[in-house]
Formats: sequence, structure tokens, C-alpha cells
Amino acid sequence: MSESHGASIELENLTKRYPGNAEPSVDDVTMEIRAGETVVLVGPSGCGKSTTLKMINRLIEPSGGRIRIGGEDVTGIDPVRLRRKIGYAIQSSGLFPHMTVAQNIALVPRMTGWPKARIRDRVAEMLDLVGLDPGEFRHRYPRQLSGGQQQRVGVARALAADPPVLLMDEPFGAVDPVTRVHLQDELLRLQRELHRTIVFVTHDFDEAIKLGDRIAVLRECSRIAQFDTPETILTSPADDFVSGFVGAGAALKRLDLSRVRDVEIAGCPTVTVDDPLRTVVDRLRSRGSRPGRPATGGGADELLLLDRSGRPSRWLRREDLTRARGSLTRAGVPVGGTVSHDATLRDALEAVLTDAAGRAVVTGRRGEYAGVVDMATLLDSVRGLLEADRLEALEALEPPHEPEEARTAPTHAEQKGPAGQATA
Ligand SMILES: Nc1ncnc2c1ncn2[C@@H]1O[C@H](COP(=O)(O)OP(=O)(O)OP(=O)(O)O)[C@@H](O)[C@H]1O
Repeated sequence: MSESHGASIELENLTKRYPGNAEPSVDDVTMEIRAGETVVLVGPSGCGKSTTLKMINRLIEPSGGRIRIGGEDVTGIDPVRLRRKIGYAIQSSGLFPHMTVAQNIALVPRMTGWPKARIRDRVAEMLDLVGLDPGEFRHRYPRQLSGGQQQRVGVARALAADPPVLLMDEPFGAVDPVTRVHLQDELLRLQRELHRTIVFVTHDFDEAIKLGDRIAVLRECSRIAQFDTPETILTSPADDFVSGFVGAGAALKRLDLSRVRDVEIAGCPTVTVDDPLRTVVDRLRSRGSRPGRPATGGGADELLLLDRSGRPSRWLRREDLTRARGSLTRAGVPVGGTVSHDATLRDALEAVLTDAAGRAVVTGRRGEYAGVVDMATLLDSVRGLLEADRLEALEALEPPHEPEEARTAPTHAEQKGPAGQATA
């Protein structure tokens, strides 16, 4: 794993009382977020998630307690200076409508006094990072973008000044479910490259499972009901409140914790649109037709046609070619759902279930063909995961037997002498 570029965040007895409210909205929250991890705050509406988040960059001033970022107490520093070190992305994307995409992204770098050429390069780099072509998008205005594209620009803007900390408040709340899955996958990919410290607010537990290294389940007044890894929260919820939040179908939710890149991906025979028809026919013939074999992992008599960029385009069978009259681009059936390496097994299962032949093409970062997953692979992986969880739970119940000598032998600390000091 590459090194973290994030900073730790410590909240100490953090409290917020809004004037006029009888109860505090955030009551005495203490929490430590490690550098480079993604922590998701999840909890019912009104429990104080956003208030907690906005106190970290002091968009809301705490009524009590402290905040330390990278060890530095930031509770009293100039909030404007603080916000330059903290990226912030919100549900409505928060883009300024009268500024172009490039101007929006350049906002903080410009305020920080970066030279023009560096800003220009940075804008292009950020757009590329979030999967938007700089040539096409930099001069557009927010109204000329789809909701999902606006969200991407919002994330690009939050990351532009290279902040160690990124706060995200329901950033994907306002987009359709398909785009949402896509943006979540993008965020996971980005985080694998960037290793920032991310605090992410959502009320969607499934989103929390998918994105969080750790999840803080919050109840009223932001009180922490459980703060742990998704695996532990799913398999050992701390109390009824947390179980209620986890909801039904914990075994299915387990699918959200594993990704396509963790399972075995089969290859399948491919051809490209530029291959002569003759070659394609020969390849299909040499595959032969072996009836009874499933058409998965590149079935017996199937080829995957790739476009000029190596992206999956159509599935071809022998009989399709006779009907195609020389044009590969119209032969066979279009590839249905594809999934990226970062997609969860649940997304993959969905794609496999909705594909007529029960397989889904896996694609790389630029949408290029990377392999195929099918039902058998997914079932094997999920069974393996559930089995591993069960074993882990059993081990936690029954501590392994230690030999008698091991229990009576002095501990390492005892050997070192008082207060753990080395005696040597
Ligand atoms: N400016 C304000 N003035 C007074 N009360 C406020 C203010 N902002 C929030 N609150 C109250 O503080 C509590 C926590 O609000 P907050 O927005 O932090 O919750 P949340 O968990 O993010 O909710 P949601 O998921 O619905 O966005 C709520 O009871 C809310 O009514």
C-alpha cells in the first residue's frame, strides 16, 4: 500500500448547541480518525451528522470541545485558512453557476496564489482524475452538465488544492442510482490513488458499507452507537439500535464489502472490429460448438468483439456472422452490463442476473475489457466469504487454548521491568 497523504482528525468532547434549541445537536463527541482512512458517519435524519462534519472545517463553530487536524489544534485558527486545507463536497455539488467548470475547480488554488500555468495544469489533471475530458468540459457552465457530471466537478474542486482532508456531505444524494454506484466506484478508485482522510456523511447504510474503512453509527445528538469496521458492524452489531440500522439481509450486504478485483476473473476469447471477417470466422470455428457448456467465461462458441479502444462491444456467435453480411459492428448482441474492478460483488451479481447469458464483462479504468465474471465465480466467492466470517465469529467466542507454561510465563512487559522500561 502506498503512503497516506492524509492527516489524522481528532474530535474531543465536541459539542454544538444552536441558540434557542433545548437539546444540543451534537453532544460531547470524541472520535479519532486516522490519516488516510475513510470514515463514514451514518445515522437517522436529524441526528447531527452534518453539524458534526461542518464543525471540522468550522462552517459551524463548535460550542465546546476541540478539533485537531494532523495533531494541530485548529479550534481557534482562522477558518478561512483552515478551509484551504480541507476539501468539501456537498449534495448539490455547490458549483458557482456563473463560473465555468475550470473557474470553479481553480477557486482555492487561485485564492492560495498558485501561478496561472500550474492552475491550468491542475484543472486538467483534476478533470481527468474524475473521468471528464478536460478539452470537452473545462469551458462549460454547470447548467450544461448532467447531475452526475456536476458531482464529479464538485469532487474535482474539493481535491484541487491537494488537501489532506476531504469532507463529503451526502455528495451523491441527488443523482440516480446507476450514476450513484458509478460515482461511488470512482471515489473508491480515487482514494486508492490518493489516500486522503475522508469523512463522509450519508443516511444510506449500504453506501456506508461500501465506502467506509470504518463506520460511525450515530444516534441522537451525534452520540456514537458503534464505531468499527463494516465487517464487525454487520457481524456483531453493538445493540438493537445498530441492528435496526443494519437492517435485514446482512448476508446480502456482505456482498457490498467485497469487490470484483478480489474475485477470480476469467478471460474470454476476443476479436477487434479491425480484425478481418475471415479471422473472426476461423476463430469461432476453431472454438467449435460444444453444446451443453454454459456460455460464460467466454462460452464455447462465443467471441467478445472489442472496439478500437479495446472496450467490449458485442458478443458474437457463429450463426451471427452469417446474418451480419460482412459487418461486424452489427453482428451478434450488444454487451449488456459491464462492471469495473471497483464494483462490489452486489453490483456484479446484479449485472450477471440481468444478463441474458448470465455473465458480466469486467472493464478497467478507461472502460477497456479486462475479463468476465459469472454466476459460478460469484457464488464460490460469497460462500467463501460467509464461511470465513463464521470461522472468525467462532474464534472470537472460543479463545485458542494456550499451553500451561505460556500462561504462567512472564509477559514481555514484565520481563522489561517496571513501566515497560527495557532492562538492558
Ligand atoms: N442552524 C440551525 N439552527 C438550529 N437548529 C439546527 C440548525 N441546523 C441544524 N439544526 C438542528 O440540529 C439537529 C441536527 O441537524 P443536522 O443537520 O446536523 O442533522 P443530520 O443528521 O445531518 O440530518 P439529515 O440526515 O436530515 O441531513 C437537527 O435537530 C436540526 O434541526
